[in-house]
Amino acid sequence: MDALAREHMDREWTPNALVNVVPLSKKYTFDLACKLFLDVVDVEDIKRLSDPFSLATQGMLGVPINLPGMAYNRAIRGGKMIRKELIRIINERRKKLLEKKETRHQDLLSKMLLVTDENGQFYSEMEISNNIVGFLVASFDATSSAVSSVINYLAHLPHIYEQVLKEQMEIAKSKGPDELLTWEDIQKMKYSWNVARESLRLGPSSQGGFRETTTEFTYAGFTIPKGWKTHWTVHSSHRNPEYFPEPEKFDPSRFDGSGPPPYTFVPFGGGPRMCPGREYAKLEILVFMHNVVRRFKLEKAIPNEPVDGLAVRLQPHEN
Ligand code: HEM
Repeated sequence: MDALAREHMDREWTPNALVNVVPLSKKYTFDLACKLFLDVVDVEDIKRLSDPFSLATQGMLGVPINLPGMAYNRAIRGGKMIRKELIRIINERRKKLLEKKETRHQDLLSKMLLVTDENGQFYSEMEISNNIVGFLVASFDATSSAVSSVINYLAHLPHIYEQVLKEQMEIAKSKGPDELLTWEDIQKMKYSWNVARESLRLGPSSQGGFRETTTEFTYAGFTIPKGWKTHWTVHSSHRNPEYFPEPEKFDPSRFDGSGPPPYTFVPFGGGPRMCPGREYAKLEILVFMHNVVRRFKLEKAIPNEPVDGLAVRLQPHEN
């Protein structure tokens, strides 16, 4: 992950430039997913997936009218193009694995091609591609939005940025310039992770979700019958002063020690359907923070700009 983040920074984050963080975060997130899910790294190969993927995601929640010119129609076309490209990659990889020409792969696709179900059968290319698309959809927007939200707060709050910089420089100085981050280094990023969590508290990627009640219960004087669909929202607990005093204040120390009580900080949901990608997301966010702050001081071009585009000037450190 660190190697890819470094490459991405070298390519896309030009010193002294004014960059739009949101599209860059999306690119970082998508490139990383292509590498780790599929071991696809070639720029043209990634583009063959990212172009139709953005068509699909833009129209996924559009008005479901399948007529030319409508976002929904483009999303369906995008979905078919991704599927075609994924099946091509899957077949090619399967052939190489069978011929034992490729043994080095550590990506999700190669693992899925080698495992069998409870009947000893390998998964079909359709099952594998469905899973990969599912992971791409579930991870892409949520992670890129989290990364952008963190950068937004770092650029907006210099005293927080300085603390993160201090922690990350201590880690950087303990290593050679070409040495990549290790798991132990990630464990040392306690303050940075508190900052990321506080960013996710105030600017969560997901607004909540749905649950079906498995038993009747009473809440705030209302009886909710068994079998009803309920909607849980992230904001209602993340901004509840009972659990987060002065909820509008950006305060990473809320996460010191054992942090907020269970089920009050829920950017990744909770219970048995809690996000399975949360550790991956944590790693991705921390590696990104490390690579950004150790290279640049961040200055927002438009002080109160919402996170939509996020124009930030990248000032390289003096030494
Ligand atoms: C900061 C990044 C992310 C956030 C904020 C996030 C948030 C969430 C939330 C709120 C849910 C619903 C949980 C619930 O209903 O209790 C969810 C589900 C899910 N997420 Fe994430 N997610 C992130 C990254 C990822 C990544 C990187 C992956 C995959 C590598 C992923 C895969 C999934 C999947 C497959 C589900 C469905 C789980 C199920 O229904 O059993 N997510 N995520």
